[in-house]
Amino acid sequence: MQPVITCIQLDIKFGDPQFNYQQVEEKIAQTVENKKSTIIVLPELWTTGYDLTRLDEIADEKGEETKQFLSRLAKKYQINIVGGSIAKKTADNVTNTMYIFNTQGEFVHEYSKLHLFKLMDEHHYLTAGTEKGLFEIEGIKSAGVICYDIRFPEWIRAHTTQGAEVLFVVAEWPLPRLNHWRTLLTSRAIENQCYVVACNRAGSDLNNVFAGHSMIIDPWGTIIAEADEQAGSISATIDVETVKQVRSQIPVFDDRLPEFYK
Ligand SMILES: NC(=O)CCC(=O)C(=O)O
Repeated sequence: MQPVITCIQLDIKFGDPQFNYQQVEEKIAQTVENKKSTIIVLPELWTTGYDLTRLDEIADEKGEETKQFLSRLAKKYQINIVGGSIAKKTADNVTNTMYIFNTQGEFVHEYSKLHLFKLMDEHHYLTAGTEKGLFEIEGIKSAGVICYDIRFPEWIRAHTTQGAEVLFVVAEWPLPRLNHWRTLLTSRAIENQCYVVACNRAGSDLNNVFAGHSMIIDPWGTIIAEADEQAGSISATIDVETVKQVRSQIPVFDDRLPEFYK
């Protein structure tokens, strides 16, 4: 069966994890009731928003509460969850971390944002990750990255040259750069000949109005689902055979000449 992917484009309540857990639980329940989704995707920092000055108080200790929450819902509804990202606190630091759970509620992978976004002060409060976001879900080789990461094509390429056929992007991307968001996502899909599933947030906080426009783009660069700026959700069925077809029609991966790219 071909996977149906749903991006839940939330309006996140600033600095209020308990409210946000509850609203995500409700939205996931509604999504499962209304649509036959196999993979649900959430946006970036969905428990706290960008309330970075209060992370000591509101970041999730070792990500435990979020992991239990996502695992419980994944198992209850037998869905895969690409769980956006949350602020994860350890004794040493706070990271912007994505968790993925499968339909049995089992932990699949975690990825911490590599490129911290200075324009939103991340470098003052967060520590960058060090590992790739490669994982497999529904038997599909996938990668997860976080927001500003999409401005680094070499980072995305490092995942697709290792087999990723679907790129999940979770974000809190502001409205003034909506055209960058749409263009960068479409470019990443075309140049990597992969699906791009991008879940942004809606609404605003004290400093930003966010763009929404979550998108699902096929490996030819065609946008197959796109939200507007409001909170809501989008869904699309994907077929990884299309990745193989596009890659054989224009064999970009075979034609690369990495020895010249240094
Ligand atoms: N949360 C983010 O990483 C935002 C990135 C962004 O807005 C950009 O323009 O890049």
